[in-house]
Amino acid sequence: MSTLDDRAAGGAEGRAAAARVGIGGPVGSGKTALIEALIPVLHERGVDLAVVTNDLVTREDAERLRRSGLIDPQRVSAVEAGACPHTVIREDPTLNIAAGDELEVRFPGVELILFESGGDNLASTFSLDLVDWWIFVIDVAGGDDIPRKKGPGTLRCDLLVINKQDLAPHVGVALPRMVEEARAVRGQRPVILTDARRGAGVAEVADTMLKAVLF
Ligand SMILES: Nc1nc2c(ncn2[C@@H]2O[C@H](COP(=O)(O)OP(=O)(O)OP(=O)(O)O)[C@@H](O)[C@H]2O)c(=O)[nH]1
Repeated sequence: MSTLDDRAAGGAEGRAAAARVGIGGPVGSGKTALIEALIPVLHERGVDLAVVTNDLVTREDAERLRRSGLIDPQRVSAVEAGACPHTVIREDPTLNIAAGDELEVRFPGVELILFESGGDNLASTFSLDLVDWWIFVIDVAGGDDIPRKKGPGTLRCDLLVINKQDLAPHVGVALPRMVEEARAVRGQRPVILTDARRGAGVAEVADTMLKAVLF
C-alpha cells in the first residue's frame, strides 16, 4: 500500500505521483453530477485526469461515467465499498489506494485522480492516507439546516460545495443565509454554490481544487 509519503517521494517506481482528491457527501447530493461537470473543465485546463468511483455493491457510478463519453472509459475505476461507504475512504482505504496506484501505472502521465465516495451521511470524512484534499457535497434540497448541524464532513472538508442552488426557490431555502451559516461553522474556509446540472459554479470548484493540489 502506498502512502502520501511514498507518493511525495514519487512512488516505488520513481514516477511523479498524481494529486488525489476526494469527493464525498450524502446520498444523491450530486457527487457524480459534479464530476461529470468537472471533467470537461479540467480537460480544458489541460489536466491529465482519472476517476475512481465507490458504490455499495454495484459499479453503477463507474458505468455512468464510462458511458458518458466525457472521459476515456479506461480511466474510470470502480471500487465496491460493501456496507459502509466511509470504511473504504477512511478506516481502511486500501482498495481505493490500490485503484489509484493501478491507474498511475496504466496512465503514467496522470496528474489528478478524483475519488468519488459512495453516498453516505454527514459524518463521512476521507483519510489523508488516501487523498491530499477533499470536497464535501451537500445540496440545497437536503435542507438549509445542514451547515448548522456541524457534521464532520461539513466542518473538516477542504471545500464545501452546496449543490442544486437552482432548487432553492422550490424548497424554500434562503441561499445567502445557508452560505453565511456554512462559512461561519467552517471558519471562513471555502464554500462554493453550484448547479452541477447546468455547470454554474463548477469552474470555481475546478480552479480552487487545482490551486490547492497542482499549482
Ligand atoms: N436540480 C438539480 N439537480 C441536480 C443537480 N445535481 C445533481 N442533480 C440531480 O440529483 C440527482 C442525484 O445526482 P447524482 O449526481 O447521482 O448524486 P450522487 O451524490 O452521485 O448520488 P449517489 O452516488 O447515489 O450518492 C440526479 O437526478 C441529478 O440529476 C443540480 O445542481 N440541480
